[in-house]
Amino acid sequence: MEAKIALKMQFSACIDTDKFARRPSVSLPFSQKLREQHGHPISCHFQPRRTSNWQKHVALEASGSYRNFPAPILESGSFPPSLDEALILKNKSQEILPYIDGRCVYLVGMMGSGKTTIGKILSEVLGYSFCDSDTLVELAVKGTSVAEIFNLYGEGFFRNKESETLQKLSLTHHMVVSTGGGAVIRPINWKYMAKGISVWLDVPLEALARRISAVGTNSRPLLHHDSGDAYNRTLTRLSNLWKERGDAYANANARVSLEEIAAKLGHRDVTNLTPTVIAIEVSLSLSFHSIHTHTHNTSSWKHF
Ligand SMILES: Nc1ncnc2c1ncn2[C@@H]1O[C@H](COP(=O)(O)OP(=O)(O)OP(=O)(O)O)[C@@H](O)[C@H]1O
Ligand SMILES: O=C(O)C1=C[C@@H](O)[C@@H](O)[C@H](O)C1
Repeated sequence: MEAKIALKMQFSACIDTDKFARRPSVSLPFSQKLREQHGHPISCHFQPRRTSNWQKHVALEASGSYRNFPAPILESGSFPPSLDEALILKNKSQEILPYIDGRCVYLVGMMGSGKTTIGKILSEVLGYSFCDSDTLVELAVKGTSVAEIFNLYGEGFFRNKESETLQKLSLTHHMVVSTGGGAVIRPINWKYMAKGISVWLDVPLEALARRISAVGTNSRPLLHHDSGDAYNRTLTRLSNLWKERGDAYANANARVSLEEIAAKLGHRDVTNLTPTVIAIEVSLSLSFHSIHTHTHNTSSWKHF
């Protein structure tokens, strides 16, 4: 019982309470230093678990599923209007809720693959909370940024904190988790993530390098460089990381390949895929996984 309470307190930053449910999102204060490292205001977002009136309205209005989406739109290579994307996503997410049955969704993928961006969208439509495991590690080290943790204590220390964080998250439920890009390298982390459903966002390295070099590498210590051609240097480092850990991502329960989505939509590359379209594919992969495995985890969160 005491352990349960302690855990609950530690993760009150992630688990919704009625207080959070009444507000669209809550942000934790962070040190100025942490903000500077990230180059933008950072926060841990808590999404209300209850559906809003808008969501209820959309859920009622949505009539078709992604599978049933009119073929000409998918085949034309042009995106449907974003309202349609939102409706499809909402509809699909409502369909999959009974299958995922409260289990956490872990997004894995290389740095910059969109785990945070897609994770926030997905958590909102599912009525789940959103958590970024890097942010939780930062909080566990008194608000020290990931870059500073690497600098001060080394990567091994960071990896231990990351595993501890995933272990704690494995005891929670109704959460979409954006994992650290390197979480896949430790087998023990897969054991923790196995309590939920893991989805690999598979994004071509060139697209990752474009995204990351556009925002800078300050907050990503394994990619950081002080000078030179940002795109090429980032691509080289990403390629080296990929050689070391590319295979590990395939341990995920499901894979969402941006190249495959682009091909399905008739796009030449992945640049124009909106986060909502990718979130729809993640939802489809979740339902596919749940329906085909019939694995309903009853031993973890239900006893929490
Ligand atoms: N579908 C997309 N199209 C274009 N840019 C995107 C897309 N998804 C995410 N991005 C951009 O790519 C960058 C990285 O995205 P995000 O932070 O979501 O990735 P991440 O996987 O959480 O990264 P990290 O593991 O390094 O924290 C951000 O600048 C984001 O705006
Ligand atoms: O790919 C990685 O190894 C990392 C990714 C980031 O999310 C952080 O977890 C950290 O910068 C290490």
